[in-house]
Amino acid sequence: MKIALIAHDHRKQSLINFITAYKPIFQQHELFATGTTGKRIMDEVGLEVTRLQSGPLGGDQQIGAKIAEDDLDLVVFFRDPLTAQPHEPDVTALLRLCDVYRIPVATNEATAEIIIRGLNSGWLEWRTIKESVGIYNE
Ligand SMILES: O=C(CO)COP(=O)(O)O
Repeated sequence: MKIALIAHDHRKQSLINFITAYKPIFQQHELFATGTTGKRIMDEVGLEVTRLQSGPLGGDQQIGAKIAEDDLDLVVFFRDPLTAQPHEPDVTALLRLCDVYRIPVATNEATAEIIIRGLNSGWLEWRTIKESVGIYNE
């Protein structure tokens, strides 16, 4: 599976801790991340990550583009709900595209834990059945 990993500054250490805890699972998958998050994952967890731009410089939009191209299966985005972001519209757009394309998205540890354990148990295999993954069009 292709997994995007993103965290705002005040949530980065929590994401690093989370990925470290589940490293044996994450290392079985193809990882993508926004710039600063990706550097920390590589340096501090030792996982290989394809780094995109930093969030404020367009990284969230690049992740969104991958979703629109059906090139991403899961998003773990530890958002900071207490700090205004200069690129808030990009954050909103990314989360919106997750809903448009029915991409599982975790914005905190509680949800991420369930999704990553589910991923490891094969609960996301439906994503590989392309016919079931259509866009939101009701
Ligand atoms: O701002 C971000 C997500 O909106 C994350 O970007 P960085 O990983 O470059 O800090």
